Amino acid sequence: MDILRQLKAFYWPERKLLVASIVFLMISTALGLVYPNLLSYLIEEVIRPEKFERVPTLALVVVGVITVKALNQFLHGFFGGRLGNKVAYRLRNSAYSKLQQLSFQYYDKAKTGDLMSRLTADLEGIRQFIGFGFAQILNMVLMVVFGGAMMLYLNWQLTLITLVTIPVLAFLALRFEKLIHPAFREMRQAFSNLTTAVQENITGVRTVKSFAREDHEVGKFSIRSDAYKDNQIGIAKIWAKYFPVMELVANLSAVILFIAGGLLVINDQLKLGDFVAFFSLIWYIINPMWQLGFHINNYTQFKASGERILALLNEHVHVKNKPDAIVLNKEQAKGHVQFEHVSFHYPDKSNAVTDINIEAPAGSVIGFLGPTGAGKSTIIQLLMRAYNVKKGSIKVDGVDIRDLDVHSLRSIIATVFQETFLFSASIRDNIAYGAGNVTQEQIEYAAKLAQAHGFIMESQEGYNTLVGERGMGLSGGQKQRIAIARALLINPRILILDDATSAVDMETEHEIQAGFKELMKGRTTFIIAHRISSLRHADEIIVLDDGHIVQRGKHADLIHEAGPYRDTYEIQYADYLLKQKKEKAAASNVVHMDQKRSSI
Ligand SMILES: Nc1ncnc2c1ncn2[C@@H]1O[C@H](COP(=O)(O)OP(=O)(O)OP(=O)(O)O)[C@@H](O)[C@H]1O
Repeated sequence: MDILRQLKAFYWPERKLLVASIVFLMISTALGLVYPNLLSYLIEEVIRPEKFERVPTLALVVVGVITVKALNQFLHGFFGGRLGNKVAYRLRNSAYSKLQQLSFQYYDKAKTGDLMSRLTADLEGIRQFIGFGFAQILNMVLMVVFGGAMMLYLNWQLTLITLVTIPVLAFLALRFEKLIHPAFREMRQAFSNLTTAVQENITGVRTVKSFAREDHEVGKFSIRSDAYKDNQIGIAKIWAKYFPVMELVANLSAVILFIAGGLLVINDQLKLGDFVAFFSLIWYIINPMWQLGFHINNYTQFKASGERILALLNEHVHVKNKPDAIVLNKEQAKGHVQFEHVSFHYPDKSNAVTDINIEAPAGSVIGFLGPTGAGKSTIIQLLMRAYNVKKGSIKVDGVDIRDLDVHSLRSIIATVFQETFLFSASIRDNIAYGAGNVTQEQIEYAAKLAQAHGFIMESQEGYNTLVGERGMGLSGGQKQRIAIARALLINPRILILDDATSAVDMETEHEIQAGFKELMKGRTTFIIAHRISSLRHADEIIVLDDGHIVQRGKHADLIHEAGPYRDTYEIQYADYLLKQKKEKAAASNVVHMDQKRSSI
């Protein structure tokens, strides 16, 4: 019931449909009660007094009742169906919106397959129950109440004797529910584990094949598939154990009625017509009881699904706006960035960055260099408020980013990530993704600056070329260039390039950078790169190691300072330095010879 209460916001707006569905079901159930009475009438008023001329009228009444009952059943189905689908629609949209709000921290641990199964199988469980299951349980109660009342009216002693097995049935039904609920919860989990395995396998199919790990993957899937199968078998076992027993106990009522009612008729204490009516009415009690297991099953499935959907809907959003959050105006924002004593650690980990201080005036270029895991990406993720800073503060145009509207902050930042994600859409749509309404000229301009126009035009469909899922069909460098064009198109105040040119060759990188120079004008740019060539023009280069700033300054100064920057420079420019050394030596040789000659 708690789940129903928590889901109220989703079905309450559709209460008219809910009421209509229940009312039509009630009418249909009530009409069902006419049959036993017609039977009793047929025996007592038609057959016994041999007034057979009443048969056609009676038959017409039966046809009439059946028609009205069928109509009511149709209306119940119609409104129930609409109700279930509307509720599922609301839930699906809310769950999807929630997925958009959830922060990076949630996605660090989330499993795609699990989320998919919540949005599909679990929603289906809820749709079925809200649309039909709930009304059917209510109908079950109504059948018992209506049928029981009529039986009590006809003969209360016989009713009590007949229904003596009902407490046993109720006891069995409750035990059944106790066992089946956890089994269903496990089954849902097992199912989502299964979908996760399928999803991960399809996503990583290239890695699987290149390492020839197909058998391993099949094994991994088999374990999960086995768990799901065992779970289903477990459920079937509980079902097989309890269902026949419940059916047996339910049918015992009919046996008792047969004996007790028969004796009463023989002793003239009960009219034959009422005895026959009783036989029909008893199913008003037995049927719901014997279906109790099915309805409990339905309800427990709904409960398990509801719990999983509600868990998603109630998931904590780590990064959200303060009530009085300041909205940054994209046109007026300058892009002045300050990091003041910023320290941060991921959950259950030691510090990823410690005491970071950066002053990036609007329009400046800041470069980051450092070994893998040094904290470069963390710094820029903190700037876009992917995570909340735990210690210190980050300011944009003098305002702490925790006081800014998250959406407006991110709208002035464009990031080209290390791993490029392209949607399965046309190249044009991928480039225009962050920008909304843009012209073809603007798209082409951005693509030209990102050195993407050339290869795009080489493909048959040009900008209309469809890109496969995650950008399949394009090389790593081509994907990066599309991502760069996408970032440039939104005309950001702050541009972040996280190893954005790692997949392109040196020559293309050089050309892209020539384009960047033009574009960096007036924007604050953060460049993370492993190549000195990408950083050498930065206003300040920050060298990180293990989350700490170990060196900072301009390229020209850093190469004269002993430290990791010069070490990296010497490795990357070894050929160039060697050549320079040789040239120097040759030059000094020439000077030496000249001096010798002049002294002679
Ligand atoms: N989402 C995350 N959850 C937990 N720990 C993380 C997460 N992202 C990074 N880390 C950890 O934080 C530290 C800094 O990682 P970060 O990605 O910032 O390094 P990086 O310098 O960008 O490395 P690379 O050059 O390989 O991209 C590492 O120890 C890493 O394991």
